Amino acid sequence: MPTTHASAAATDGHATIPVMFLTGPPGAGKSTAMKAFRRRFPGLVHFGVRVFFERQAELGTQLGLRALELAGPNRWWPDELVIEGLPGWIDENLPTATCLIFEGGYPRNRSHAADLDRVLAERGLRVNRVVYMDVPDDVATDRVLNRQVCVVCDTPVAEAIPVPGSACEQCGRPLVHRPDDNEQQFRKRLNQHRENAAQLLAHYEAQGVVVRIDGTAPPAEVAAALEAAAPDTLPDAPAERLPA
Ligand SMILES: Nc1ncnc2c1ncn2[C@@H]1O[C@H](COP(=O)(O)OP(=O)(O)O)[C@@H](O)[C@H]1O
Repeated sequence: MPTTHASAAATDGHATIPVMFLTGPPGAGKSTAMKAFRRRFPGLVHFGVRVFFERQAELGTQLGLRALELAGPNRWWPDELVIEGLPGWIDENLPTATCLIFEGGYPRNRSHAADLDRVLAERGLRVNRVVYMDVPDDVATDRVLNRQVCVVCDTPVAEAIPVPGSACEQCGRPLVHRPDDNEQQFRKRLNQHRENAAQLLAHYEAQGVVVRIDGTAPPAEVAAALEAAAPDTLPDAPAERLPA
């Protein structure tokens, strides 16, 4: 199994940290498992496309304003815009993060992986672990058609049918059924995912960093499997609390 070195110095002087991403079909339970994972490792910093652009828009940055203009009907952004924002996001978080984790829309295919590898390599970093969380198509479909998520931070609600008037447990914003979580669009997303994932995984399997986990288990078991699949050196304290 490959090793990572959370405190080793990279070539340009900053600390090198583990980088991982969590991927799998929509509805596999990635966001749900991420919630538990982030509680367990508070120093890790998470890149999700929707949350990233929502934040940029709230901050009123040039990128955020363009993202508002370019957002598709289901809040899908062009790849070029993601690549434009990614280096700044990494540089902003690198000084204090103990791990960078990508989950939620990026990277989805072989071309994204090449871009991500390049941006990381420029900073003395590489992808140390890819966790692929899989469920059969019927399980994914059933989950997604019943899913409720926060309108801003995308946090899913554990109960398929939330109490009327209830709000997001993370940020207090309203809950919605995503417009693209309907049967027809979901089938398209799922087929596209299966096609893209084969190439994405082949790319990282060649580097020996892929671990597969079963998303059909109860949430606590899935969370434990994700933790077990993480790089060995993932520190569970934020960088500023670690000894120098
Ligand atoms: N292990 C699990 N068992 C049963 N239901 C789950 C599990 N994980 C997630 N769910 C539910 O399935 C739906 C999809 O989960 P989500 O985490 O949003 O998937 P993804 O982020 O992979 O698209 C949500 O309604 C969530 O509450």
